[in-house]
Amino acid sequence: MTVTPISDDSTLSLVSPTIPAKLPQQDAPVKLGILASGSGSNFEAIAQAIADGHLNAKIQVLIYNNPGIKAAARAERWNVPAFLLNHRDFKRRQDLDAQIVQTLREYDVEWVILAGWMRIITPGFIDAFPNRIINIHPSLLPSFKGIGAVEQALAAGVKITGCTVHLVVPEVDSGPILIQAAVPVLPDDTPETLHARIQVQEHKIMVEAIRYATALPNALAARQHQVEVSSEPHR
Ligand SMILES: Nc1nc2c(c(=O)[nH]1)N[C@@H](CN(C=O)c1ccc(C(=O)N[C@@H](CCC(=O)O)C(=O)O)cc1)CN2
Ligand SMILES: NCC(=O)N[C@@H]1O[C@H](COP(=O)([O-])[O-])[C@@H](O)[C@H]1O
Repeated sequence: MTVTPISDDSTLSLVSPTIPAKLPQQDAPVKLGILASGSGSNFEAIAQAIADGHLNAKIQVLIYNNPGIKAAARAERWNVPAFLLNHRDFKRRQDLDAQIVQTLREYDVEWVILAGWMRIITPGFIDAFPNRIINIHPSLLPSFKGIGAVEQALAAGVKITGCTVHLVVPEVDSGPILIQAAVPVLPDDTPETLHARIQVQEHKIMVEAIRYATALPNALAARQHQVEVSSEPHR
């Protein structure tokens, strides 16, 4: 599974070499804020990876928008602070997003993970966390963007689909791709059986993507430092 690194400058561009297998280990765990609208199995995969020592991170807060969803129960089990911000209570999308950003700031979040967040977020939200918002999508983007991606794949009759983790930009499901996994479509698949097979891969690439993406700025900074040190005149 190849993870293509991204540059850390303002104009995001994918650089070709695969990220080295061994990245500089961050000292402090990276602080994650997770947004969910449903079951929360990707939230759980992240929490489990942290607990198993496979991800140097800490989930600071979970924000969810639908009352009573399973993601909230999972957060409680993992002792993660969880807040319901119901989009139906806000007149404007921007107002919901402003409340989300305020909550994320209060919990000192560094990276935002859209783990089945079923709302389009505004440019103001994205600007608050530039190149620091990650989304997981149940198709091989750019195929089958938007909601109902699994149903779209079945309707299209594709034999291979999968899942994608990407950085979030204002245009939906169009940001730089961090990692993908392919999944076969079987003749008797239903949306449920296919989605379940996709989610097995989602839980793997979600963690991989966070591990590499959050390490990249440090790795790039370390490389920059190396370049600066090596270019200093010899005394
Ligand atoms: N600005 C962006 N916002 C979001 C992105 C993104 O790439 N850019 N990714 C999505 C996640 N997503 C697919 O992966 C997605 C989620 C929801 C929708 C959508 O049309 N939502 C509707 C409401 C649908 C509903 O409530 O059932 C809406 O927001 O009006 C499209 C794509 C997360 N946000
Ligand atoms: N367009 C966004 C979208 O469809 N996202 C999908 O929602 C599910 C959330 O599952 P989870 O709540 O069990 O993590 C995941 O399959 C994710 O790819």
